[in-house]
Amino acid sequence: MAPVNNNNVQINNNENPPTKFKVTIIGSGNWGSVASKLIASNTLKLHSFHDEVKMWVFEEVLPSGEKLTDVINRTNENVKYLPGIKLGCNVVADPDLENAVRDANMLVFVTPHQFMEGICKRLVGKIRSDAQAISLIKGMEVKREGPCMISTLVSQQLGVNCCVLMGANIANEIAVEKFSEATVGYRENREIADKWVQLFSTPYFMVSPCQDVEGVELCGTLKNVVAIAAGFVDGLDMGNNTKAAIMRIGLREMKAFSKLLFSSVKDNTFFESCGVADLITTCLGGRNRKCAEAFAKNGGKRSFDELEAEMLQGQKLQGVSTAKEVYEVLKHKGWLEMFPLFTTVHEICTGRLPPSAIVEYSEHAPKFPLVGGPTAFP
Ligand SMILES: NC(=O)c1ccc[n+]([C@@H]2O[C@H](COP(=O)([O-])OP(=O)(O)OC[C@H]3O[C@@H](n4cnc5c(N)ncnc54)[C@H](O)[C@@H]3O)[C@@H](O)[C@H]2O)c1
Ligand SMILES: O=P(O)(O)OC[C@H](O)CO
Repeated sequence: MAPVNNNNVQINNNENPPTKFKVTIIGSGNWGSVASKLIASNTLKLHSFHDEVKMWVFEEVLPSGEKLTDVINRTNENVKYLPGIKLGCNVVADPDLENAVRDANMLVFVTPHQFMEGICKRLVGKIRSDAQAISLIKGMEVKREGPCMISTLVSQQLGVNCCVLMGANIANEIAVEKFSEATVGYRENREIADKWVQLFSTPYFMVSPCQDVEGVELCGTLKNVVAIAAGFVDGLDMGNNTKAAIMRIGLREMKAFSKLLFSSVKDNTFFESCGVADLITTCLGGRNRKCAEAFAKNGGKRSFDELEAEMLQGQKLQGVSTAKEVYEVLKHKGWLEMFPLFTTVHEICTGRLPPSAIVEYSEHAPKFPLVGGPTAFP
């Protein structure tokens, strides 16, 4: 049996002391590929990091019959999830999860959130005891005990410290080096947060630390539910004022929900890139918005699964499952009526309400209408 570390978690015992930081990226979707590009450009420049960056790829066979990993390593491009962008010659794609993490002491998690529980299970006992982690994943798990943020899942299952990086970060825009900002959320260790900031920062990607890991992660997670609501409004041609109202109410619910779950969450976090800026970009140009627009245009007759498969070609939505997860928490805590927007989004996604309910009073939905409803929160 593998040895355990101080957190009673199994660790990889085949370790030599590292001389430099070694980075592995777990995930190779749209954002995962852009993260690889950002990181790979920096490890070549920064002497404290190994040049080579490993990227774990969930293997798939392309229509050409070739394996995605082989194509990435031959062309230096993720032809499926980020076509047309060179990742950096020092990025090495690896379909073997264990092998990809074996020597790394900096682990970057960036997969759709629904796969993380399985990935963590596979990694128990396989990572270095001195590893640090960061999650770029916008989502959460709901367990019997209550909600579990992805950074907590990583920390608990793997016994490592886990920061988060969230922000107004539509991957395709960063891929072509358009300026944007991001927030690194950390718990206590500022030195480690600074290391992550250094690893991700480029002249076109400005990263700031924020000592509020739960606040930062909840912003990134909850904005996807508001993005679905914004998409419904677009699909119904309701205009900019309605969308602005949805964003305002959504932000209010994001803040209230976060603070009810974690009293440590800070107001100022909502003014960082991970907060209001991500909410804006996602409600204007994100994939959740786009699929929700199509859902509303079709009167809710085509499912999100169908629309996702057709419109995103393998990329994954986070907002629909997050709305379900948030709903489960609200129901369990008896908070449904305090969160009319979050509640209604889930009820529309599951076909219990029509898309137009996003701005209508309903007997099935909360007791007060969404728009113009009383301010329920402090
Ligand atoms: N794309 C963006 O613009 C963006 C920006 C910021 C944050 N994010 C967040 O980053 C996270 C990852 O998003 P993304 O855009 O990189 O991914 P994506 O939406 O492109 O998802 C596809 C990825 O999931 C993988 N996958 C499919 N089935 C799998 C399985 N069973 N197990 C493991 N992996 C599987 C695919 O191989 C592919 O790599 C999400 O939480 C997302 O919200 C995305
Ligand atoms: O395309 P979305 O809706 O998954 O959003 C992407 C990013 O989270 C925006 O910051």
